[in-house]
Amino acid sequence: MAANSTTTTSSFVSLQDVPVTFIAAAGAVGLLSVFFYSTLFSSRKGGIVDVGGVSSILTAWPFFTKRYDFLKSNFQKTGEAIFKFKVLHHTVVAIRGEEGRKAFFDNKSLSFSEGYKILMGAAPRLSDISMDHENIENVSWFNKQLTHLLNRRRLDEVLPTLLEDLDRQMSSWGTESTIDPFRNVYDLVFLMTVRMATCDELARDPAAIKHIQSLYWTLEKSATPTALLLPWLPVRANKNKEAATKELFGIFYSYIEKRREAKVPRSDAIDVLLADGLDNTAIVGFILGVVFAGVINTGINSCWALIFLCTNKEWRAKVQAEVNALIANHTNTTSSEPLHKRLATIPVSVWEDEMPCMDTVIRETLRIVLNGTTLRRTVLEDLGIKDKTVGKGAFLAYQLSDVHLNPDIYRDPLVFDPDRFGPGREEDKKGHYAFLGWGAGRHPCTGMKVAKLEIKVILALFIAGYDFDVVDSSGNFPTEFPKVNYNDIHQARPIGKPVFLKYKRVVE
Ligand code: HEM
Repeated sequence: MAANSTTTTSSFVSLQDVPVTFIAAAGAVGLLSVFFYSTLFSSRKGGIVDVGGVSSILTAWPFFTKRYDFLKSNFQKTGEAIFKFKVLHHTVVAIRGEEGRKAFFDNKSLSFSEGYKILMGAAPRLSDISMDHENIENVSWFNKQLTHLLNRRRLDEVLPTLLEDLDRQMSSWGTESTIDPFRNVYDLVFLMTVRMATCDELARDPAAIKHIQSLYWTLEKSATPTALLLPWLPVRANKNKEAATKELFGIFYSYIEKRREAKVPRSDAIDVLLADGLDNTAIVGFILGVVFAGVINTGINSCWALIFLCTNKEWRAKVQAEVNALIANHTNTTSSEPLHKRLATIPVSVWEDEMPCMDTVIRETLRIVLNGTTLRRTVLEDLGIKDKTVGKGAFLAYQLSDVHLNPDIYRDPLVFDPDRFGPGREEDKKGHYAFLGWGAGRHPCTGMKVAKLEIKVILALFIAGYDFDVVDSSGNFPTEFPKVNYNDIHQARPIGKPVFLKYKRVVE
């Protein structure tokens, strides 16, 4: 869900969002803060090093704007496995290491949804527009609907339509050109998400999808520090968030009404949810949940898997052979049907169980890319970690790079090397919860199967349908291996120069 949603774009902090008085106060306190910072840096309160400095806002600001760097540098400076800081009146405790990790993922006094609500917050809440509903913010309720809706039988049913949608969209790019994967591949994921979670009328309306996508990005980008911490302030980000939430609510509501009034029910997601007796508000809440849980991480990892495959000839050849074998063994080889129609005849069970190379590529992509911060809040009682006590009400932050980019676990962690999971190395077994690409413990990802299927379908369409390669803005293979910007919370684009995919369609 939100685990990569853990970093920040450079446009994330807009000064227009910060009230003038706040800037003035922050500026004044800033100088003092620099002066006192070194002396106060190591203060220990309650046994946990406090990096709060004089101004908690100034200290904590980079937690929102450059979260990855903020946590990493404070761990380095303190040399501790646990430190804390304040975000306004909230205490946030950052942890690293195996013991902290176990407590973070397994302890039942920690709340998942409370953790993300205040410190992440891009996902719209219907309560923000006075449309509350008893179930909507309950993750168990959401998981139940998701499991019911995205079971294997339904995925088998939806796969051909999904492939039709993708083929239509990819054909619109033309037969030979260059695309920005972080836009065009995202579009594919958005389209699939809409198809999976709503209805045919919407999935077939490109203008409506484009509009919904722009509202989605408005919401993602409105999660500025000011908007998150001071949601009642009438700043632009807060107003944008409310307006976008209202509009999204209205759009989805109208499609649900259309389906409610339809004479003949279909197997679309909305119809299934209506048949289950859900009211319109609950269905809108569910759709918003799927969109915000699914799009970012599936989009980011589809893009990077394609880019990484272009940089590793050996694994590209393995994946190519696997896709060819799948087509040869599970589709009619004498058929003159176009590629997407042939792929559509492969059962979901085969996509899930007979693609070990693709699975390994996805696993390695997640390991390199998914290094944001996961969040929890202690809601039931104080929590003991090592010899320290985290008070009830505090937030906990755990950065996935603690395992994924840890050289003691993964050799040369920034190198794309799927062989690291193979026999003889099995680096992901070198520690408790050493791989966290799909979460662990009490909150593993409930969208994993559908996310993997989506990524595999995109990769298969590229691998079997196109000659493609990664290029820089001059159209040449990049001189430097593209690296993920871990502070880019929304898109995890490459750091520095952009990269593109140059392609030529080779089959019908
Ligand atoms: C490549 C795509 C995805 C990745 C890498 C991913 C990763 C994760 C991770 C790491 C967590 C645990 C977060 C934590 O512990 O704080 C998580 C939880 C979750 N994910 Fe995903 N996710 C992906 C796609 C999806 C999709 C498509 C959906 C829904 C359609 C989804 C729904 C959820 C939900 C509901 C949870 C919370 C489960 C619970 O609390 O019981 N995810 N995901």
